[in-house]
Amino acid sequence: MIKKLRIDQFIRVMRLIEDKFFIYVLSLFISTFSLAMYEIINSLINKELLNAAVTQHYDLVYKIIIFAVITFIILNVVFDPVARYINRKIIRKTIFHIRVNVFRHLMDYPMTYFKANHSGDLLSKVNNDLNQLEGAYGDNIHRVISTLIQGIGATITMFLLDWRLACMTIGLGIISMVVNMAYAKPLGRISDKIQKYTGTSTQYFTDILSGISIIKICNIQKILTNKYYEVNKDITDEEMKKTALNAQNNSLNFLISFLNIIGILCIGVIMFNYGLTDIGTIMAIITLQNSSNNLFLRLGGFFSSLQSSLSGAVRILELLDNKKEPQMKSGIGEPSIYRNDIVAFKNVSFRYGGKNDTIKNINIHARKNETVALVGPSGGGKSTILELMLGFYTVEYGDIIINEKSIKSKSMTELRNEIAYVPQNVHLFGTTVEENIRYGNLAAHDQEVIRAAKAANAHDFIMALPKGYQTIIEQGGEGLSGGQKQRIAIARAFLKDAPILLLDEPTSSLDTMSEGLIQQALERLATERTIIMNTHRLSTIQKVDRIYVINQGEVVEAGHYNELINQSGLFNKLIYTML
Ligand SMILES: Nc1ncnc2c1ncn2[C@@H]1O[C@H](COP(=O)(O)OP(=O)(O)OP(=O)(O)O)[C@@H](O)[C@H]1O
Repeated sequence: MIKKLRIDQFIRVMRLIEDKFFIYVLSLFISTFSLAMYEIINSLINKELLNAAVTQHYDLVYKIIIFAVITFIILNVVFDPVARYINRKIIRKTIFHIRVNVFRHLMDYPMTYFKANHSGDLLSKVNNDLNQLEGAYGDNIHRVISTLIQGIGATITMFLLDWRLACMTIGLGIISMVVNMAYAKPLGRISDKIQKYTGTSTQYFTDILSGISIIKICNIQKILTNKYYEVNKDITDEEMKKTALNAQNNSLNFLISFLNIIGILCIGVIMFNYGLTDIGTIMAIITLQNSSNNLFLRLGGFFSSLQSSLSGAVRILELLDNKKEPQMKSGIGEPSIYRNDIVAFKNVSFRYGGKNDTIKNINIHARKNETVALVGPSGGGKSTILELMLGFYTVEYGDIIINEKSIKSKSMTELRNEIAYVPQNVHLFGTTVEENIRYGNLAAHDQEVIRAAKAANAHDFIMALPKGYQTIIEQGGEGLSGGQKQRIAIARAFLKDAPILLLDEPTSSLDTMSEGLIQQALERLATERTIIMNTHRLSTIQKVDRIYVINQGEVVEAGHYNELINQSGLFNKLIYTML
């Protein structure tokens, strides 16, 4: 839906041009003023030439033509192109800065935003809206201002030439404005629908790109193609309705414009016969009537297309306005220093926004260099517990202790410097293997990167890649196996060398050999770190210091493997489902 742009938002959009604003406005004015003057000069030359031809008096004509040619060269050959170039340059630089600014802002957004917003929508926001914004700063605003200046200039000149013919032109202009207004509303509604359907179409496309393997496996190509067909058919249907309405509107405008010219000619000739005007004035008014009419005919349309392109700007402003990730440090837990506990959940409850708590009054702890496992049925809340530690969500009830201090007393940077995280679905960036590992510690030397890769059992397969550590990984890690991706992520965690390591199903869906390599790497990591892991692997669980069984957001059992196996609780039932 196209949002109306408020004046304060318009001012903010313009202020995004920052210190170049004055030059931007000046260049816009010079360019539009040159256009307006071109038409006025043209009409006045027509008038003088025709009258001179009729009266055979050429004395003044030469002077007027010389003056007109010099003015034309100064305005339209020198000023206008230079002004346009400067204007474009400012727009390009502004868009460049906004693009980078939006990207920077997005990085600081809370996780809740990314979970709630479809990536396709975000993509469309950033790309379409910036393109629209560029159009708004450039062509759209240029059209509105040049139509205004040309229209006002032409109307004043017409009145100075002959007020009666000018009144007739303006009368017809007002009629065409009424006609255009009747079409504006349905056209606006159709444009809103087209924009909405286009968003849905982009979303389907992004879904297809990111989930192509699932689509193939589930054999749902046909269903998705049909959906894509339907939404694109809707776009085409609406486009056709828009074309039909525009065609009707345009033909009415042509008719009114034609009647205007015929009217000026007929009335002008009658006036000429009575000696009330001259031929040159009639022709000058015919030359100017188009610009004057545009004031009524096109200004509204140009203004609404400026408004709709600025609706992209509103969304960009929303992106720049959206709340950044809360930086904790609320002070609530400031003085609390918890000795011995590297990680501790103290009566923590959390909900994602619904009515029920996802995590219910949980107490978990891990001491220095302990390894703790979270096990339990799917959807119990294990990943949520890890994400709370990472500060992806704010803890409202209870407190989490990380490295002996409350999470609420730490900034996000401080908190995340203390934690290394290997997620269930490893993401690798579209850059070299080396850089992917180095993201764990940007200051690390090459030798440290290699050492981390060796410790993660990744060095050998990296060396077998076409360019070793300098091999560019396809975005998302396509072209590498699940185990290879996992080992690069573990190398990254090694390099980070944080005191706490969080692992979300580190060996899920791996073959025994890959699992063995990863287990070895993790055991190396465990020697000097506190590890909290979500896992379903029996072999892993048997070795950890403590197990927490999480069910429906609660800790239902806790203890060492040997203790839990001898109880007849949930763990005992789960053990049969573990590998
Ligand atoms: N972003 C979210 N918004 C709303 N609810 C969520 C969100 N993420 C998870 N949940 C819900 O919270 C509950 C716990 O999910 P969580 O992923 O923590 O479970 P889990 O024990 O890690 O499951 P699994 O073993 O299957 O990974 C589930 O009911 C899930 O639907």
